[in-house]
Amino acid sequence: MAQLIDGKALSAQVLQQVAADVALLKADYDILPTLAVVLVGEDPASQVYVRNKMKRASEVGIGSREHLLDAGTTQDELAQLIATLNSDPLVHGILVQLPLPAQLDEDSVIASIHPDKDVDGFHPLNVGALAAGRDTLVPCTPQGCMIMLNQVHSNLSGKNAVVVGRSNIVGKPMAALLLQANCTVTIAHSRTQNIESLCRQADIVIAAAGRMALVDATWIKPGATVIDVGINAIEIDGKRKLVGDVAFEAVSQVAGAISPVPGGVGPMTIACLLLNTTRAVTRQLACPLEQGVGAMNTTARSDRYVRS
Ligand SMILES: NC(=O)C1=CN([C@@H]2O[C@H](COP(=O)(O)OP(=O)(O)OC[C@H]3O[C@@H](n4cnc5c(N)ncnc54)[C@H](OP(=O)(O)O)[C@@H]3O)[C@@H](O)[C@H]2O)C=CC1
Ligand SMILES: Nc1nc(=O)c2c([nH]1)NC[C@@H]1CN(c3ccc(C(=O)N[C@@H](CCC(=O)O)C(=O)O)cc3)C=[N+]21
Ligand SMILES: [Mg+2]
Repeated sequence: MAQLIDGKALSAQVLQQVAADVALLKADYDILPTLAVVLVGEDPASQVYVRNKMKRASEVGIGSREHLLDAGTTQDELAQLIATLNSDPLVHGILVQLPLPAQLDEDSVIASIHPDKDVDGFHPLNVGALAAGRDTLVPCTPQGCMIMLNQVHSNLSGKNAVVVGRSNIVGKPMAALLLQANCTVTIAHSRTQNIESLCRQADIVIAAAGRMALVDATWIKPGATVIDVGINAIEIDGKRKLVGDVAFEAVSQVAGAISPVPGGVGPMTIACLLLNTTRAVTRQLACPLEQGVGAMNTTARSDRYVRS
């Protein structure tokens, strides 16, 4: 039987560290790290996630602000709110819950967030910095997966890793982090041929496709580590239930280590979001004090990313 990678327990450890950092920032700088969460529309799943994030934030002493906008919000209205949050020195992190309603252009919304407040790590400057292997704000879900992998492997160097999924928010940044850890990385997606035999060669499989039971026991090399990012809502006997992308029971018989859903990557994602919020504060403390972060536009600090 595979070792269980308990994201709930591991996230509690990360959150303890975040709470200690929050206390230090309070004691040494009189700063209350604060996260602004923007939710457009009334998607019930998104409402649950946002509520969870705020709850965890308050538990570690991070301040939070909730901006609930009407489903019909225009691009200009959202841009106005983000501009206000960018220049508010009491707001250190900004998260715009995705997906956005169809009338809104996600790329331009993401690009309008100040890169040093971009706790999702989705801004093009942060994406580029990650791709170039520089220190930056890193997307929460892949960061959480790396912490989980480090629990199992003292050294990831030389491991064969397959990432199933190539989205900008999970698959691609996941591959970048694995590469940075010296894994040999393959990214698989819906057009990949022989995906099953490809995965069977992997020491590490990250499942992030959003397809229930996609990864079966026949996909997994005995002893491999399997991280399940997928969140799929199903109904069993009229009850809502969450399952991942991995056939958990069957794969547990073959894998060396496996993360469950729920209680796996999800709680780690939230912990890393709050970790990023404290990191955002320290990035902003490095700003010229006479100006403060509020005086800067979103490209003013690109020197950090351009110079080595
Ligand atoms: N636990 C957490 O914290 C988080 C969980 N999630 C969950 O992770 C999953 C992935 O999210 P996200 O990346 O945003 O999803 P997307 O839908 O944006 O991307 C899914 C990716 O999986 C690929 N894919 C789809 N079907 C298959 C298949 N049959 N075989 C191989 N590849 C396939 C797609 O390929 P192609 O590009 O060719 O279409 C695509 O690259 C979802 O279930 C989501 O809910 C997401 C974020 C955080
Ligand atoms: N800008 C942005 N950033 C995100 O990070 C982001 C987003 N938009 N949109 C949606 C996805 C999804 N996501 C999850 C976070 C936590 C859980 C989580 O905590 N899941 C619990 C279960 C929660 C429940 O019971 O519903 C678990 O897996 O144990 C799941 C999914 C973050 N996302
Ligand atoms: Mg859209």
